[in-house]
Amino acid sequence: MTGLTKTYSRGVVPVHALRGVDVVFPRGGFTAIMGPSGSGKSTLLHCAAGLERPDAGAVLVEGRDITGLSEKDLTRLRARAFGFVFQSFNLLPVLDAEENITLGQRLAGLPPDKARLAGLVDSLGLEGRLRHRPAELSGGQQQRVAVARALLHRPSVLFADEPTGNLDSRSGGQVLEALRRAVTEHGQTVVMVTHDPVAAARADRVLFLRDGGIEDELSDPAPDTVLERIRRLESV
Ligand SMILES: Nc1ncnc2c1ncn2[C@@H]1O[C@H](COP(=O)(O)OP(=O)(O)OP(=O)(O)O)[C@@H](O)[C@H]1O
Repeated sequence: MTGLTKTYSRGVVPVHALRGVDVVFPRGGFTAIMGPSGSGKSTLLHCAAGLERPDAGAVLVEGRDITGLSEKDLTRLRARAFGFVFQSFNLLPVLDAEENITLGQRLAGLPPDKARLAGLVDSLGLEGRLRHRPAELSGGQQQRVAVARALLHRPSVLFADEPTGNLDSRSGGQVLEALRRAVTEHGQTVVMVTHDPVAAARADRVLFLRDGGIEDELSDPAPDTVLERIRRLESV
């Protein structure tokens, strides 16, 4: 992404959510985005994922700038190439776990990929849970269903917005393990917004945002180093 700018007008006061951000999310890499509340993390993620349009700048996906695409083409790109995991699971309550995981595939009129489903269910530890509806699952199980749903169509990029925000540390660890495996075993690209230094430390690289700009960057992060950087950022 180059020169990414996004300004919201809230009443008469403009809010500069992104101020000319240049960033690359390497293919097959796991990048965490951290920063104080309001620093622009979600806006950056949404612009990268084609959920929001920047005011200026380019978002290149597979060599093509997606900022000029029509809504229809953007929707098609998101459905084909991207997967999404949000803090609040976003599962449909009347569908069971398997129906939630395969809904996108069925809506797209694609044949069921039973081997792929079985592999995901196995690697995410969801055996025996497929006939349960979301209300009958723990938070961690619901989020693992959401991860399976996001990965079923083998997206090249998985975007996660605070995927462990509502989970205890054990459930969060299982979700992070699934994201890590998507990168290490399947060469997928993961971009994750998080407030949690332990979660960020599972990434290859952490970007630190402040006031709509990238302030700092850390490679091969460890939880202590991430915590120290975020404290430094918040104290400035
Ligand atoms: N739709 C909107 N309309 C107006 N202002 C917005 C809108 N979306 C975001 N903003 C503002 O833009 C700035 C950046 O918001 P953003 O949600 O990207 O921050 P964030 O770092 O993800 O914050 P948090 O950690 O609290 O989720 C904030 O000041 C926010 O209030």
